[in-house]
Amino acid sequence: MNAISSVHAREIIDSRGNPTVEVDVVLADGTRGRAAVPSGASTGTREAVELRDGDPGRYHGKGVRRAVEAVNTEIAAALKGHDATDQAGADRVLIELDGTADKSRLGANATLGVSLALVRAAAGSAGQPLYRYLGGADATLLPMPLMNIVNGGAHADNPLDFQEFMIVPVGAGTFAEAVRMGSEVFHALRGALRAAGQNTNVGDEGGFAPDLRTAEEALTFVTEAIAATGYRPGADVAIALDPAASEFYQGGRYLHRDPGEHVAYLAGLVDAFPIVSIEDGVAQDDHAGWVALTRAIGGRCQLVGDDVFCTNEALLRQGIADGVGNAILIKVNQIGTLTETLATVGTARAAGYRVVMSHRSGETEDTTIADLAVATGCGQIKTGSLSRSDRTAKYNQLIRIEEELGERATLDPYLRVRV
Ligand SMILES: C=C(OP(=O)(O)O)C(=O)O
Ligand SMILES: [Mg+2]
Repeated sequence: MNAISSVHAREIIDSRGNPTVEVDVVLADGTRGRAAVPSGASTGTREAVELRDGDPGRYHGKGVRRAVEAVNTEIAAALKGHDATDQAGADRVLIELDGTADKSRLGANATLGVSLALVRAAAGSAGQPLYRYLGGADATLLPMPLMNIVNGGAHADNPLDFQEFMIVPVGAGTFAEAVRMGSEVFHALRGALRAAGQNTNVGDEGGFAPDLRTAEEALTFVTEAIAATGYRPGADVAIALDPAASEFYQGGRYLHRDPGEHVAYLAGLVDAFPIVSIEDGVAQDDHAGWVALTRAIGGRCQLVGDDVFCTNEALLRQGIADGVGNAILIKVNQIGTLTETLATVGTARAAGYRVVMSHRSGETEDTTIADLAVATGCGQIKTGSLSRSDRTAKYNQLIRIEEELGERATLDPYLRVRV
């Protein structure tokens, strides 16, 4: 047995300049696994709890020393000697040690850092890349990337209500080609914004954050950038949205629209633009809106639940039973352990729901989600724009994985065939 010999956490800094947890797990054979924890801005209300110190004298209250301390004392003591290949057992120890339903005692940032560092150590000790250690020899499907090139909402200081406007290079034959196509459109968009007198500053996920007022304006810029690059909007490069509608849903209304009007508005956007996927088109608490949206356009558009499911298997099961959406966004820190994440992915696939592996708006150089996307064969990933190293780290890792898989690698065709 290759036992865990030490677990150690530290406070590091993320892409927004906020502190986050990084964990090192060292095994008896000397192998080290390391993982850093991401952090959201537009968080779902039912996410596992990210423990912050609340001490205004450090990092404006955002320090994570308490979570670090939990790893270095209680968690380290509980896991020392545990078999490194027993990921499910180790994650159970974390869940039981925390003892709450939402990981609020030790912090999901503490448990996730340990859980992912452990699997990295175990893969390293087995002499395998993470995607193969977890996914086996059949893990050869590369995810179609959903690349966020215009930022709004909680991720940028501009007037756009919708949070993310993404491009999907559905015409690409390989992942590397998808990245090239995305990069070309990203640069064409920069040129078009500049030519229109717009600023080309970027938001939290590295997409442009121009002073546009409406989703239609942003969608027009993106569609024209696709065409200006020489691609056919829809057939070569399609569009995906994450309005993150929970952020602008108040008093039962979506700004100036009631839920019925809002659903009709989204359906109209799908008619007018080459949109193949909408995430959180309606708010997490608008159950009737979710069902109405799914009935209205679920047959012709992927509808991804983020805030409404929070990577939580129980919330997903309820949503499946109720007809909420047809796909789920997977964010490892929304639930706080690898084992629970994989269980949610399994439940989604068994129900025929599509799965999109996702970063958070606050990220680090950690690339674990790239490997998880291939390991699970989930088929899609969203990990930001074609700039900023916290985002490109994941794209670049997927390029490496594709190269390593060689002839056996394929790029998920699901969104391609929908066009
Ligand atoms: C990535 C997202 O943003 P955040 O991490 O802020 O929740 C999202 O909403 O899908
Ligand atoms: Mg979202």
